[in-house]
Amino acid sequence: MATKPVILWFRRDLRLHDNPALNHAAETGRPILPVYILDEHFERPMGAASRWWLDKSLRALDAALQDRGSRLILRKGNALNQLQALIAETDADTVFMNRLFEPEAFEHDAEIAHTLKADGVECRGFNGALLCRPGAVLNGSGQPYKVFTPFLRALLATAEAPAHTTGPRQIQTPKTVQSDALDSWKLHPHRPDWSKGFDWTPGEDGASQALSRFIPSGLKTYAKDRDFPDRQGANSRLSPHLHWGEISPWRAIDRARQAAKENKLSESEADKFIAEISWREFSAHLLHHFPYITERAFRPEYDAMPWRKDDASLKAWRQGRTGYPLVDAGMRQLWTTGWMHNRVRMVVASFLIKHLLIDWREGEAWFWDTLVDADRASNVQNWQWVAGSGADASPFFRIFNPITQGEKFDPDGGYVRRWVPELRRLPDRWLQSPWTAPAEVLRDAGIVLGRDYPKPIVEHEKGRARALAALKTVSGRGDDHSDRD
Ligand SMILES: Cc1cc2nc3c(=O)[nH]c(=O)nc-3n(C[C@H](O)[C@H](O)[C@H](O)COP(=O)(O)OP(=O)(O)OC[C@H]3O[C@@H](n4cnc5c(N)ncnc54)[C@H](O)[C@@H]3O)c2cc1C
Repeated sequence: MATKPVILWFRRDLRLHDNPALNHAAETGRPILPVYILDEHFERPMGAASRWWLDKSLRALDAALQDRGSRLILRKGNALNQLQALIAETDADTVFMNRLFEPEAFEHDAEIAHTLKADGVECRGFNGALLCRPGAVLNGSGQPYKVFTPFLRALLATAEAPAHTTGPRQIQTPKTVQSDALDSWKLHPHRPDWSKGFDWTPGEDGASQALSRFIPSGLKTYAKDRDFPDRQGANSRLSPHLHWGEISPWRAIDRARQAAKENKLSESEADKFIAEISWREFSAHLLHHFPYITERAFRPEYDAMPWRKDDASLKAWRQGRTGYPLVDAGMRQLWTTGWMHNRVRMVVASFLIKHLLIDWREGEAWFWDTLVDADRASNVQNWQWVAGSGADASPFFRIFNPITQGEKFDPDGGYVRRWVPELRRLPDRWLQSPWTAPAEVLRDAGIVLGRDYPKPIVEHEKGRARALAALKTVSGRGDDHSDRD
């Protein structure tokens, strides 16, 4: 009886450190059966960049388990069926997992736990993904927060940092259980392999290295530099690691707090970083409490926005061929590396939603497919933030000017020149608006607009006026012409 194994069901907690489900499984003293199930039937199918990441992260997790005498068992198909099959094969009577908090997954987990319990199997879920589980941070009336700042205050007052753990040194796993071959899942792209520019180290070691690189360097000037896409190391690039649970958000926060405590950086820099990690948390809590926001506007009046259907412009946006260098640089960075700088994400999203008046859901879907950090909650929350329709959103009339954004946040043009190399010889003065350059300047830079680089697909002022007119139809606010950056 005592040797019945515990199934440790990995999902988006692909790590051995700070893993509550693993720690609880180890405490039982029984053999552990680490399993990952590829079940693409109950939630939105993963995007292509996420599949790329998962492939490498599972290999890293398997290697880490092998170092501790274990291995990762892979199964594909309906998660409940696969768990039941494993239970039948191994005589396991316990399943431990770290919970997912997206509404579909959360309900699905509850159904699985309910069914297994009826079969006499104990099924326990833990929180390894968030600082605080949704439902634990509520306002005085017991309602979820809809505004970030009071949420942050309450979160920091409520959330308690767990002790750092490294997991058991040895993990005993039954030898005979069959596993799929990871290659047979074909998660890595073939013909064409578009991932050659993906410069990432998925897995727990990669996550820990990213944090260790960032804390002593980028974090020192984080608040000032994080908005400049060309400043190397100014952001942590932890987002895909956090999404896949290769590092606990607590680990990142503890390391930042520790560095501030040791006077290696100012407390305000650590606080800013913690606030950004808390936006991830805010997004997850919002989606958990308001599941409809994946499909509909948080503020219902925005669902009446007169979106345009314009496939040619949507395609130009996706391909980074809008004629606006900062927008195009961002979209090409995304395609090439599976990631885009946060400031530029805001600019490209604003351009799609406002200058092109294309439904934010089109942009969200493209990001979902192409981002290595594609995260249902953070993606939807941020798209609705830009669209003005979210809980604590930027007002719709805040229309980023892609030219002045470029001049302000890419003042030396390093970012644009890197991702839009056809413009590299254009002097800074015209780099963010090539169509304003005199003919001889374009000639000297070797550019014929419309041939080497597109003319703008929409004029800034016209796009802006159209967006404000559209806003007026839903909220009567289109007359507010502030153009804040
Ligand atoms: C339109 C749009 C879509 C986005 N989609 C996603 C997404 O699918 N997945 C995702 O993880 N982030 C998303 N973001 C948020 C943000 O752009 C990324 O988290 C950030 O760029 C990741 O880089 P980093 O790890 O270097 O961030 P850092 O600046 O180092 O921040 C540290 C961590 O804080 C969190 N964080 C920072 N900013 C935000 C934010 N605005 N919202 C939520 N969490 C944040 C991330 O987990 C990040 O890793 C989106 C932003 C926009 C404007």
